[in-house]
Formats: sequence, C-alpha cells, structure tokens
Amino acid sequence: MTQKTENTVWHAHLVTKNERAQLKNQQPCLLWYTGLSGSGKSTVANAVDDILFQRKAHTYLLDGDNVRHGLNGDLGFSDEDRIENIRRISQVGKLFVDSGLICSTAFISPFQSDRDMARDMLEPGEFIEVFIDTPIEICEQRDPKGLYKMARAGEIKDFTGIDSTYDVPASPEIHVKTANQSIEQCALQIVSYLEKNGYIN
Ligand SMILES: Nc1ncnc2c1ncn2[C@@H]1O[C@H](COP(=O)(O)OS(=O)(=O)O)[C@@H](OP(=O)(O)O)[C@H]1O
Ligand SMILES: Nc1ncnc2c1ncn2[C@@H]1O[C@H](COP(=O)(O)OP(=O)(O)O)[C@@H](O)[C@H]1O
Repeated sequence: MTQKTENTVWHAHLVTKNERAQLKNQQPCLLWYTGLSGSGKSTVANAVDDILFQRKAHTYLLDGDNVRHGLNGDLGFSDEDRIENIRRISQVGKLFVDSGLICSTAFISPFQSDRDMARDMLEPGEFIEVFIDTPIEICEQRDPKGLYKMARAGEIKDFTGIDSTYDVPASPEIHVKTANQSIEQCALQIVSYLEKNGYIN
C-alpha cells in the first residue's frame, strides 16, 4: 500500500492496552482462522466465540462473508484483492486487540505471506494462527453455499483450491482437523489452548 497521508503524528493513548486487558481479566489476542471455503472456519469460530462469551470473556468475531458486505465490499477474489482484504482485516484485528479483546477472524487468507504480515503487526504471543484443516473433498461434499458446484461448472473463477492457490500453514499454533472431530470438540481444542497459555482464566 502506498502511504498517502503526510504530516500526521501518532498519538499515544492515556489508557493502555494492558490496562484495558486487566479490566477485562484476559490476555488480548487475534485468533486467526484460516482454511478452505467450507472447511468450518465460521462454524468453529462461532462455537469458540459462544463458549468464550458464556465464560464472560470480551470477544469479537470478524467473518469473511460479512466483512465483504461492508468494509471490503469493493474487493473481489483476484490475488491482489485478497491481499488487500487481508491487509485491511489485519489492521482492524490489531485495533481490536489494542482495545483489549480476544478477536477472531475467519477468512480463507490463502497466502502464508499475508498471514505472516498479520502476525508481524502484533506483539509476540498475540497472533494465534488456527488452521482449520479439512480435505477439499470433504469441503466439496459439504458445499454449504453451493459454491464448489458453481466453481466446477465454471460459473465462478479463481475459486480457492480449484483455480486459486491455498498455502497450507507452515506452523500454525493450533491445527484443527474437522474431518474426525465434532464441531464441539474442535471448539474445545481451541478454548483449551487459550486456557493453557493464559489468555483466559
Ligand atoms: N472465488 C472465490 N474463492 C473463494 N471464496 C469465494 C469466492 N467467491 C466467493 N467466495 C466466498 O467468499 C468467501 C471468502 O472470502 P474471504 O474474504 O475469506 O477470502 S480471502 O481470504 O480474501 O481469500 C467464501 O466464504 P467461506 O466459504 O466462508 O470461506 C465464499 O463464500
Ligand atoms: N467438525 C466440524 N467443524 C466445522 N464444521 C463442520 C464440522 N463438521 C461438519 N461441519 C459443517 O461444515 C460446514 C462448514 O461451513 P462454514 O463454517 O461456513 O465453513 P467456512 O467458514 O470455512 O467456509 C458447516 O455446514 C458445518 O456444519
């Protein structure tokens, strides 16, 4: 991105991220879900968010389809647009972490370089890459929105896993295999990671 704003000065806030986190009794972080369409990102992220909410954690969930209706409604699915999509989401995620929240993002985020860029924006330990690992054959069987069928019929181009790249995460903090676990088991795997690593009590 080309920086177009000149003559602006960064203002330090009186209330710090740590103070906000202490008030909420949690360690803010960005749970970055990545996986193919239909892998289960939204389903698992919602299940985790629900458990965290019941436990009185302060959370927010940014979901691909929803954000593409608003903030990123001007972007399509070329590599260039996906890169810009993830850049904006990373910036928004960073703001939510700064506000003391446990923020989740559920985007395909197909390129390792973009996920690494998001990681590098945050402080060590704040970025948690969650690989929702589901073989494409199963995603295609699930096909919750009928998109694979349309992609195979040539009605959608640049579809991830068919004619657009997905980089398998190199070393995700959490590796969730949905093919042999229930939605609840997948969610508990993630909540358990947050507990063990002191993000929640
Ligand atoms: N060409 C193509 N490729 C992949 N996905 C497509 C495409 N066209 C539309 N959709 C729908 O858009 C959702 C993915 O948006 P994302 O913002 O997560 O994508 S990306 O991170 O920028 O790659 C994705 O949502 P999920 O199925 O929840 O992943 C699809 O519903
Ligand atoms: N263990 C599981 N984890 C997540 N989703 C599952 C699982 N088993 C079956 N599913 C189903 O797979 C589909 C995943 O869709 P969705 O969450 O929209 O995926 P994505 O957000 O990655 O596109 C849902 O219909 C969900 O009910």
